[in-house]
Amino acid sequence: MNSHAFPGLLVQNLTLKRGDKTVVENVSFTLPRAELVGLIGPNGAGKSSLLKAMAGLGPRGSDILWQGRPLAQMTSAERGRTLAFLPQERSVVWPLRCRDVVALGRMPHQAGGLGFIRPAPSFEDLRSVEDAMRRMDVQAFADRPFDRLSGGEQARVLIARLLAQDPRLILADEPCNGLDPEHQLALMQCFRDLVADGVSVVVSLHDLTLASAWCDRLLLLDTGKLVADGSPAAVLTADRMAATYNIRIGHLQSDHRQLVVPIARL
Ligand SMILES: Nc1ncnc2c1ncn2[C@@H]1O[C@H](COP(=O)(O)OP(=O)(O)OP(=O)(O)O)[C@@H](O)[C@H]1O
Repeated sequence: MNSHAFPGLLVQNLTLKRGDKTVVENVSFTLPRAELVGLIGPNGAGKSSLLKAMAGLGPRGSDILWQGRPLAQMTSAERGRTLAFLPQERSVVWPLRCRDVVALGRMPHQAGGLGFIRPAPSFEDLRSVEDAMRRMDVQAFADRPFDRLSGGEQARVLIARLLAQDPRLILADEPCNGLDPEHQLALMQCFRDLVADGVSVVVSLHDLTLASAWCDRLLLLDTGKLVADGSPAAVLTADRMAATYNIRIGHLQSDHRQLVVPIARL
C-alpha cells in the first residue's frame, strides 16, 4: 500500500434519521491524521449508521468533508479510490472464485471505473490482490468458490477485497465478527501496519479488550450521541462503562498496555 499523508476527514454536526427516529444526533469529530480509531457503543447506538454515512451511503449534505470537500460531491469511483467500507452484512450474490471477489476491490482504480466493461488487470491490480490475500491468509482458498467457504473464511476474503482497494481511509463494521482469535489479532496488526503507512482506519468493535489493546483512539456512541472521544484509557473508565454498557470492568496488564476486560453485568 502506498504511503501518503492523511489529509483528514471532518464530520460536523451529523444527524441521521430513520423514519421518525433520530439514530445519530449532532455528532462531530475530525480524523486529522492516520490513526486506528475504534467506534464502540451498545447495540443500536448508531455505529453502523454513522459508518455508512461516512462511506457516502445514503443522502448526504455538507456534513461530511474529505480534504475540505463534501463527500456528496465525489463520484462513486472517486470515493472508491479514497475509502473502503466493510458492511456488517457479508454477502456475495454470485458464486465467484475468492480471487475474483478480492479483485472486485480494484474496480475503482481501473479504466472504466465502476462500469460493466472491464479492462485486463494491470500489474498494480494483480499485486494489490495478491498482497491483500496474503495479509488475510486466504491464498489457500483463492480458486475456490466463495459460497463454499466457512463464515470466518468468507469474512477474511471480504476484508481482503477491502484491502485490495488500496484506500486512504478504511471504515469497517465489526470486521472481527466470525474470525478466530489468531485471525482477529492478525487483522488488528494489519490495521496497525496500514496506519503506519498513512492510512486511517475506523473500525466498530464490541470487544473492549481488543479496543483497549489496539486502538489509538476510541469514539463511544450511546443512543446516537458521541459521549466520549479520546485514548482507550480516557474513554474506558469504570464509571462510563457502567453508565453506557451496564457492566463492571477489570484490567489486565499485558506488555506496556492495560487491557480492559468485561467482568460482570451490574
Ligand atoms: N432500516 C431501519 N429502520 C428503522 N430503524 C433502523 C433501521 N436501521 C437501524 N435502525 C435503528 O437505528 C438505530 C441504530 O442502528 P445501528 O445499526 O446504527 O446501531 P449499531 O450501533 O450499529 O448496533 P449493533 O451494535 O447492534 O450493530 C437502532 O435503534 C436501530 O434499531
